[in-house]
Amino acid sequence: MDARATPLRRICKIVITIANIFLDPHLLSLPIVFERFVMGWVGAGIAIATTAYFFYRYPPRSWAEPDSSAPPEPKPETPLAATSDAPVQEKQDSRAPTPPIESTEDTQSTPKASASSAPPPVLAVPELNLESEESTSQSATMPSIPQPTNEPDAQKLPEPRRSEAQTTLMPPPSLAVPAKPKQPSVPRPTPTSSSLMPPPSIPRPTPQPNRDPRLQPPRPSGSSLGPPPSSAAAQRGAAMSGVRQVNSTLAPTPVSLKKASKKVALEPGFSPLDWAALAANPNNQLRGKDLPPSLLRVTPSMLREQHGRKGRDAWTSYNGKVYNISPYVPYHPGGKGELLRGAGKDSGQLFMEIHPWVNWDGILGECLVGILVSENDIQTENALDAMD
Ligand code: HEM
Repeated sequence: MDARATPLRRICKIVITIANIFLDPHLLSLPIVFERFVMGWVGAGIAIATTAYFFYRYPPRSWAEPDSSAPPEPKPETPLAATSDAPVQEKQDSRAPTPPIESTEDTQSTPKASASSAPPPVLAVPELNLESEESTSQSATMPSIPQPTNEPDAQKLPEPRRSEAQTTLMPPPSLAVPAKPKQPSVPRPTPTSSSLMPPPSIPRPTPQPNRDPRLQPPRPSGSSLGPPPSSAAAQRGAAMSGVRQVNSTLAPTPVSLKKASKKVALEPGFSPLDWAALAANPNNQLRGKDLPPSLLRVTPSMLREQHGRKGRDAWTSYNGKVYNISPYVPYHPGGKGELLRGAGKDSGQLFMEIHPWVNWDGILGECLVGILVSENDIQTENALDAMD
């Protein structure tokens, strides 16, 4: 009776309180009071409902299990259903072990734990295919982490399981292999996965063999690596007019810049040796016929009359001396026409332009006619002769 009276008293008190609230003369604003009343009870109801739901989802029976001596290592073994033991299966039945798995994972690697400790609702969304690597690595490496447990069995079991996981459950080290999504998370390299699966090598630029300067083709002209031009080559190049200067040593160097030879084919018996033999005989009268044995005084006007035409010998002057070149015409290597260009006048300039190395006096010594004198010298001589 006393136990039943207590609730009735409470109900009566509540009713009286509500009545007082509504009938309170000080509370003139009834809507405000009603609103406070309703909101207060609504809040209390929500709190009660939340508490009840919490106890329903996580009954006190499950609270005592983590405190037991059962090691947390078998919890990550839940995905490995084939190799899990009996206690592991018991924990796999309950939903509570899921959070502890994440907690143990936090102790492994800080970067992976931050992302893998996603709330349970997120775990149910399979979206990505690449997290298989992470999930398998977690399941395979979780047991290898030393746990603060005193049970020796718990430390012995993870080693063979890890090997099994590596041999049987580890996918090939390829990110493109699709796997069953268990924990959708951003795939990223973890310390354990990096040790088991080497990351793909980063493509690096391979050295190009052509970049080797030793294999490069020779540089163009003017390269500093080439041998310096010799002084002789420099002098030759300076002396040669009209030659294109080439710095490359591989280019053919011009030996000489002789013009096209203008030599002519001499008739048989008119070789230089034949001329030497002819000149050696003083009886040949190479100076000309009907000339006195002494040297003549030849004036320019006299020289001009010996032009080599109309039956006259060709005379030419050189260094103040006059020579009869008519006997030498068939022996001249440059031909008749070239030699007769100097007939009747001084040939010194032409001779020096073409072949300054030729010994004029040595060839035409027997052809010497006289000396070149001016016209005044002849007049003076004639005047002196008249006085005598
Ligand atoms: C107007 C005067 C003369 C002219 C225009 C003339 C012109 C030439 C020419 C064009 C050649 C050919 C050069 C060559 O292509 O190799 C030549 C060669 C020659 N001339 Fe004359 N010449 C003249 C006077 C003389 C005289 C007076 C002598 C003799 C003292 C002489 C002796 C020679 C000799 C020996 C060669 C051959 C040179 C050699 O083998 O390289 N020339 N001459």
